[in-house]
Amino acid sequence: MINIVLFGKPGAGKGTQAEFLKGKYNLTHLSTGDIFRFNIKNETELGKLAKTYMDQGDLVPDEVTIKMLQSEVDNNQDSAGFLFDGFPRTIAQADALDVFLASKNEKITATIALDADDEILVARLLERGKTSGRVDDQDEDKIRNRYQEYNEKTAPLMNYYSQQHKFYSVNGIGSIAEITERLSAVIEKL
Ligand SMILES: Nc1ncnc2c1ncn2[C@@H]1O[C@H](COP(=O)(O)OP(=O)(O)O)[C@@H](O)[C@H]1O
Repeated sequence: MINIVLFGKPGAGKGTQAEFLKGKYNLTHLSTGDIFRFNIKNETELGKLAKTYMDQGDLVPDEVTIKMLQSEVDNNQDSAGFLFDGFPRTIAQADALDVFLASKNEKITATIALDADDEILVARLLERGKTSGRVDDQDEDKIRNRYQEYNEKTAPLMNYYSQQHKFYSVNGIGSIAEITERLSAVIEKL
């Protein structure tokens, strides 16, 4: 099994690249952001709870997110591997994921970051906000808050996975196809 964490700041292109990689490597794509948005759309209890955090650009509490992710993995028992997109986003989530995968005799194979400059990404998100309907993409203060959440809570994961010798990074600026190639080059050497 191959389990990859796609890592990067909001707007770095994780979801876009995951769409290509999942077909190419036969992986199950699990995007916590997409799962939360699906629940919000369907007005589930989980969706109502997540919305209060997401609309402000805050992270949803670890407890809630970890439980949800575990049940998604369990619902895809026959998968050849997972592409985690937007998870883990905190050290507590990364620890929980390691323990959970170990309980299934599995582990994270690699974490690959899409690297890009904040100012380019903020502009991208504001552009996406015009068409995506995402509340958290439409207001620059909320976008900045997501970067602050990223810097405080998610950035430490680079060190976490580097210490496990599992951290790779590719340049996230370029055409979609170029970036898929860069990611594929890392995956094929694993
Ligand atoms: N692993 C997670 N832990 C906590 N909150 C999360 C997680 N994944 C997604 N969310 C919530 O969903 C929002 C949108 O996530 P996502 O779609 O991955 O967007 P982006 O990375 O572009 O900000 C986040 O700002 C956060 O509120």
